[in-house]
Amino acid sequence: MIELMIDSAISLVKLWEEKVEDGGGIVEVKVDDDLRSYSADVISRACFGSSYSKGKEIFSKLRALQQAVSKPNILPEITGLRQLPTKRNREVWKLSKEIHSLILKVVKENNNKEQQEQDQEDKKRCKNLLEAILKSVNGSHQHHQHNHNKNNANNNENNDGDDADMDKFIVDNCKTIYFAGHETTAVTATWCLMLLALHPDWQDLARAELVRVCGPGSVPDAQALQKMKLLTMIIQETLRLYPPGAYVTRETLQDMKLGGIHIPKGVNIYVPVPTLHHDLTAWGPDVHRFNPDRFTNGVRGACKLPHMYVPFGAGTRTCLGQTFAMTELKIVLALILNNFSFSLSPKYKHSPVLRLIVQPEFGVDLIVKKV
Ligand code: HEM
Repeated sequence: MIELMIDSAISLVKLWEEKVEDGGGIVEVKVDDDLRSYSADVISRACFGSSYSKGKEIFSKLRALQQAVSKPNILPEITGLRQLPTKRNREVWKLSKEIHSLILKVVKENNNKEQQEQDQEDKKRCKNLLEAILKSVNGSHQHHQHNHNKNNANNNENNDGDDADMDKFIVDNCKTIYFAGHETTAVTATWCLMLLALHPDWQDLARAELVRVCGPGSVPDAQALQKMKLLTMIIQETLRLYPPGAYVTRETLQDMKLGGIHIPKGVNIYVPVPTLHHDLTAWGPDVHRFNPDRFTNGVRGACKLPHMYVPFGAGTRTCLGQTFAMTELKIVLALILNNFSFSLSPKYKHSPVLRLIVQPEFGVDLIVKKV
């Protein structure tokens, strides 16, 4: 996985090098879309392996779907009629249908024997997430089919229903990975660069650490990534100030008491993550300042109540992609720091906004030059 992340980060570095050269040595870059392309590239390769170019098409449609569903939708909200064929709803339905058939097309190709043989070598090297999903579906499908055939030999109607359920399972899992893993990582990298641009002292410290750990101009390997303590602290502090997931949600499965309050079964509880991360009593008087040093001794050293730091959630449903995301972030930041220095453009307007995740409303513009 590290190799594919490095390949994707090198493409981004090459793109910025071209931009800097075209700009005569210094250039203004709106970093958001480039970082989205990076994380789409990484997750597409990780998810779809050799079919990753089709994966990118799927993910770009999923992004359009995310934008469509986060537009205000006042009339249906007021009337309760969410199935009205409004312009927005029609767009959402059209995109959902397209995404569904694109994912199933890739799945069919993955299941195609000839293709499988052709890709054998590829797959030996790098198992992809889609294969893992398919394997679990095929396993449960065969099991289900076996029981179904035993009970009901000639019932095709139910069989079609099973297939539709399996298709839905696959499509839903691909969507989950995208929504959970693509934007969150890209937006964290964007916030990180914004904060490093504002704090050139930390930029220098992180760059010096890179040279110390990997040698000048070298690409980090797995061991080097583990040794990058300052970079880890910078990412931790970024996730404290701008946690992309604004809420961790839980549903009560039975009547319960929480902090003396009676909560009936079936209630959705929204835990506001930024509120926990900006609590003065837990974090101290510099709570609103960017100070990666607070994480020198880990989360326990940074916060009086460590369980109040939850950028990746908590408990049994904690983020599955946490290590994947941290690795992906370290790689792209290391390669950018190794190659460029950057400051914040006067164009930048600070406006964090919640659009499913907490992101910079007008993007992040940086002035970039080669180091
Ligand atoms: C900086 C990047 C990321 C952040 C901030 C983040 C944050 C979160 C949060 C807050 C949750 C909810 C946890 C809970 O309810 O306790 C979550 C769940 C999840 N995340 Fe991430 N995530 C990130 C990257 C990723 C990546 C890269 C992947 C996949 C490759 C991923 C896959 C998932 C999945 C599958 C879940 C659902 C887990 C479950 O319900 O059992 N995430 N993430």
